[in-house]
Amino acid sequence: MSILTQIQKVKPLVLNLANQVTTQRVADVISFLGASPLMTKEIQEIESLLTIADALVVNIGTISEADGPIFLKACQLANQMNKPIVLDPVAVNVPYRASVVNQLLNAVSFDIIRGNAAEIAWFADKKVVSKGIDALELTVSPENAKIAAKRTGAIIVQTGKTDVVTDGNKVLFVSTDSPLFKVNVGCGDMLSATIGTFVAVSDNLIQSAYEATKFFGEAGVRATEDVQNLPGMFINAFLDEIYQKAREAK
Ligand SMILES: Nc1ncnc2c1ncn2[C@@H]1O[C@H](COP(=O)(O)OP(=O)(O)OP(=O)(O)O)[C@@H](O)[C@H]1O
Ligand SMILES: Cc1ncsc1CCO
Ligand SMILES: [Mg+2]
Repeated sequence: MSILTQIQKVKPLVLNLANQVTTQRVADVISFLGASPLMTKEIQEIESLLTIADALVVNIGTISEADGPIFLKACQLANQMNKPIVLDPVAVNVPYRASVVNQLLNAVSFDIIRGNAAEIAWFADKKVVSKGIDALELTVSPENAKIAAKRTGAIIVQTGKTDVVTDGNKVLFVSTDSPLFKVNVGCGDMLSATIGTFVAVSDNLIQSAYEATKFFGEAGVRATEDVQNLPGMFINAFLDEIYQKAREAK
């Protein structure tokens, strides 16, 4: 049975420590895949929610001081409970974010880290040009992703025009040729949540990360054709493609 069919059957609960910009888009993509999203930022309920969750997605996009202890507690509990964690290290090159992520890396293990080329370069201790949430480098090399995977022990999904999925040894590529991904802020957040949904029903980390990334990219390319390259309608067309494609899966 494919991972997508498994998602429809199990309807996993995907718990999100989401950012405040793209929360609805992230909830939508999880729901359209056939799973169940839940968003929280309340430390008092993390344990009970993780008990019933099948995966945790941590997105540091709109981090505040109160978030550090929540992220730490959620990730420690998820590790103890054997629930997979996907980290989206939005703008981790900014010093405050870097310090919080360093604390997390010292205390917990992430199963999958999904970021753009500049964010993944940070995990490899390399500098890549970035501006806020965006990577500005166009060439895509798998080297930083491989180093980041070896250093963190996580599967790395490095996104850009070509996505790279690696465990540090094996390297898989996904080509996503649509400019509308970049215009629509939050496609990276949506991809991280999609990966969280796939890994919620599959123990094979690299396979679920790769299949999620490929599925997401293909749906985006089809949606771009549906809306004739115009960005305003893109997210709706994209979510519809995801909904339909998820249900066509065998
Ligand atoms: N230049 C590009 N051409 C085509 N697709 C791209 C390009 N850059 C990114 N993508 C696609 O957009 C999606 C999100 O990746 P991106 O690298 O933009 O994440 P991000 O920077 O974290 O985005 P955000 O922070 O807005 O959520 C991925 O599916 C990726 O393949
Ligand atoms: C624009 C923006 N700012 C913080 S998070 C976010 C959404 C993309 O990750
Ligand atoms: Mg991002």
